[in-house]
Amino acid sequence: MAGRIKSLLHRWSSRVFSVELDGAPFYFAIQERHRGEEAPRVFRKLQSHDRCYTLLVCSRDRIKTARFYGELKDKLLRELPPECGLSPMSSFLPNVRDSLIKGYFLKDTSEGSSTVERLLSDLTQHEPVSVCSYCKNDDGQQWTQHLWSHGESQVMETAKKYYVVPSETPEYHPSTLNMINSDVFYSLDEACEVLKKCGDIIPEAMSVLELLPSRAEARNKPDFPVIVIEGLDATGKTTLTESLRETLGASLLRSPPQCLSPWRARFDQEPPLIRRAFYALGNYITAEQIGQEGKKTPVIVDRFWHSTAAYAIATAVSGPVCNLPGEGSEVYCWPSDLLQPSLVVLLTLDPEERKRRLRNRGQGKTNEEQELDHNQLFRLRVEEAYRRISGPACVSVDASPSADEVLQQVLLLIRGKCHL
Ligand SMILES: Nc1ncnc2c1ncn2[C@@H]1O[C@H](COP(=O)(O)OP(=O)(O)O)[C@@H](O)[C@H]1O
Ligand SMILES: Nc1ccn([C@@H]2O[C@H](COP(=O)(O)OP(=O)(O)O)[C@@H](O)[C@H]2O)c(=O)n1
Repeated sequence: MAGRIKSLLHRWSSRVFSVELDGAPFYFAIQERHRGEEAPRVFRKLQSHDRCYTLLVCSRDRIKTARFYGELKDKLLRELPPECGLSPMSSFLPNVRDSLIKGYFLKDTSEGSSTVERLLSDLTQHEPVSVCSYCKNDDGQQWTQHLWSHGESQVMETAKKYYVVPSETPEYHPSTLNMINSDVFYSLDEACEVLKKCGDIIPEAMSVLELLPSRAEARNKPDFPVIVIEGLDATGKTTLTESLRETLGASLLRSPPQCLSPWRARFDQEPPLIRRAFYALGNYITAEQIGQEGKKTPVIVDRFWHSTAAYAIATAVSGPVCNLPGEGSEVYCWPSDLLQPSLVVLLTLDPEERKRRLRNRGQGKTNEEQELDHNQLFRLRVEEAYRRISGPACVSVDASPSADEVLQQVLLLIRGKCHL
């Protein structure tokens, strides 16, 4: 464990650290010699008696890392004195894929440091956490970083100290570096691998794997058109998909499929790596059902891979739309082993009208759906991610007219594209 952390962090001075304070990221790096640069903004805001720490979570086992990252936050919030402020942070090699390590930035303004230091030293010894402490130099301008390492029985600060300096905003938002096969999965095998590895800690994972199609079945090409309806919650997907089923005499399916319902709440509690693998597998199960139904009738699908990928991408990245991976990025490419629909329609709706429909419907929502209401940047990121996905890309339809007008509009699209 300690070896892994050391090898990942060995290039300390090439790494950039990002601390998220009040929704804005601050970047800093470290260097061995003091070259007269002033402290980065995240430190300039602090008093000289404030103590700061970075905690980076990393182990060889990525399932363990993902789960422990969430557990660590709960533990810190529970055990730290109330004067401590906790913010998400990360460390990465700029523009290097899979180099991101996530953690927390801790600001301690409490009177005595002993509680915090005891807690952190305990973490360093027993958990996959690497701790650095930061202090202000005597000149009152510079901050230095000390990496904690554990000796025989107690945690020591290593002799080497590094100076903290500002760093430029990287070209790629750090959260995009580890997105492929951690937030978004591009093959059945990659998603299966995550659930297989969870089998001993989440027994439900094995039940999900048992429902998976064999590869040959998943590749069955349907004879009839397959039309996917996408959109945020309450944009009218259920209303439209049911009308389409009646009008076209089609089969109606959804992703995640009905057979996964007993386990959905269980996987919704898990960290993104596991939760997204679960939803990814749901698409492959739905694809198999599409293959079966599509031999007999046209198939309408309520949410599919666009939803899985768009929510995953928009959650992994924070801040404005410009933090998303750029248009044309491989992140938006359809998985090569997943059935491609004939048409994907994205229902779009003015946020106020969507809220009105949500209120009228008055049902429970997933945490992510509640987030859509509270966080308008998140909503914008989901919508933009939907639009950037390609192979097939979605066709946007304004869902604000009456249900019948929306139906007619979508029927026109289907007839134009699918010769129905
Ligand atoms: N075109 C429409 N105009 C007005 N209200 C609509 C329209 N389509 C759906 N609704 C209403 O809005 C609410 C959300 O629609 P629903 O089909 O459940 O959305 P979704 O499945 O996308 O969450 C429902 O109460 C529904 O009756
Ligand atoms: N194919 C799908 C469908 C949903 N989801 C996830 O499920 C949530 C929305 O599903 P939902 O069932 O509440 O949405 P509605 O269809 O009820 O509007 C989103 O937060 C997505 O993260 C997914 O990842 N992939």
